[in-house]
Amino acid sequence: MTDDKRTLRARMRSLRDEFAMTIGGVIEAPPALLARFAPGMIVSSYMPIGSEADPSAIAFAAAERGATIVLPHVTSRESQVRFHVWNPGEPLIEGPLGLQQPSTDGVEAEPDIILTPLLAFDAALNRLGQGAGHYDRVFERLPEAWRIGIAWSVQRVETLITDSWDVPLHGVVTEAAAYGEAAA
Ligand SMILES: Nc1nc2c(c(=O)[nH]1)N(C=O)[C@@H](CNc1ccc(C(=O)N[C@@H](CCC(=O)O)C(=O)O)cc1)CN2
Ligand SMILES: Nc1ncnc2c1ncn2[C@@H]1O[C@H](COP(=O)(O)OP(=O)(O)OP(=O)(O)O)[C@@H](O)[C@H]1O
Repeated sequence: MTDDKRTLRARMRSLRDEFAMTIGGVIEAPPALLARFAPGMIVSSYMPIGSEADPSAIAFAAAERGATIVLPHVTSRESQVRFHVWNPGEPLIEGPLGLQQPSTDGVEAEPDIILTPLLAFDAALNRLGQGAGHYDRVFERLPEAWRIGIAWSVQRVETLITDSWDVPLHGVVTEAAAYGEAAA
C-alpha cells in the first residue's frame, strides 16, 4: 500500500516537473470559487516548492474580496500544521523540507477555505500528498473547512489508492479546468 503510494509520488513529481517547465500556466479562480470569497473569511494559501502549481492568483483574488490570507507553518515532518496570517509582500522564512514559511509572529487563525497542494488527485477528488500526512491531519481537525486542491492538469489520475485517514477534496482547480464544487 505505502509502496504503491511512494511509486506514484515519484512518477507524479516527474510529470509535474516536466509540465511546469514546458507548458505551465496560471491557475485562476473559477467563478464558483470567487463567489465564496467574502470579507472576514480566512483563506489558506501556500508558497509553491519545486514545480507545484501556484495558488497565488487565487489568494490575491480572495484578498481583493476582503479575505484574510494565512499560510501553513510546520517545524518537521511529524509536527502539526499551524496557520499564520500573512499579508502579501511580507517576507517569508526558510523552513524545513525546502519550505518558505510565514513568520510565526503573524496571528494564528484556522482557515475557512484551504487551498491545498497535492501530487495527484482522482475522479472522486481523493488526494495524494507528500506523504507526511500534514494536510490529512488538518482536514481531520477542521472538518468544516472547504478543501480545494490546486494542481496542474497532468496531476489527475483515474483512481488513487486511499487509506482510512484520507479525506476527499470538495473541489480541484487546474490551469485548464475546475472539478467538483469548484466547478458548480
Ligand atoms: N508548498 C507546500 N507547502 C506545504 C506543503 C506542501 O505540500 N507544499 N505541505 C504539505 O503537507 C506542508 C509541509 N509538508 C511537507 C511534507 C513533506 C515534504 C517533502 O517530502 N518534500 C520533498 C520534496 C518535495 C518536492 O520538491 O516536490 C522532500 O523533502 O524530499 C514537503 C512538505 C505544509 N506546507
Ligand atoms: N488524521 C491523522 N491523524 C494522525 N496521523 C495521520 C492522519 N492522517 C494521516 N496520518 C499519518 O500520516 C502519514 C502519511 O499519510 P499519507 O501517505 O496519506 O500522506 P499524504 O496525504 O500523501 O500527505 P500530506 O497530507 O502531508 O500532503 C500516515 O503514516 C498516517 O499515519
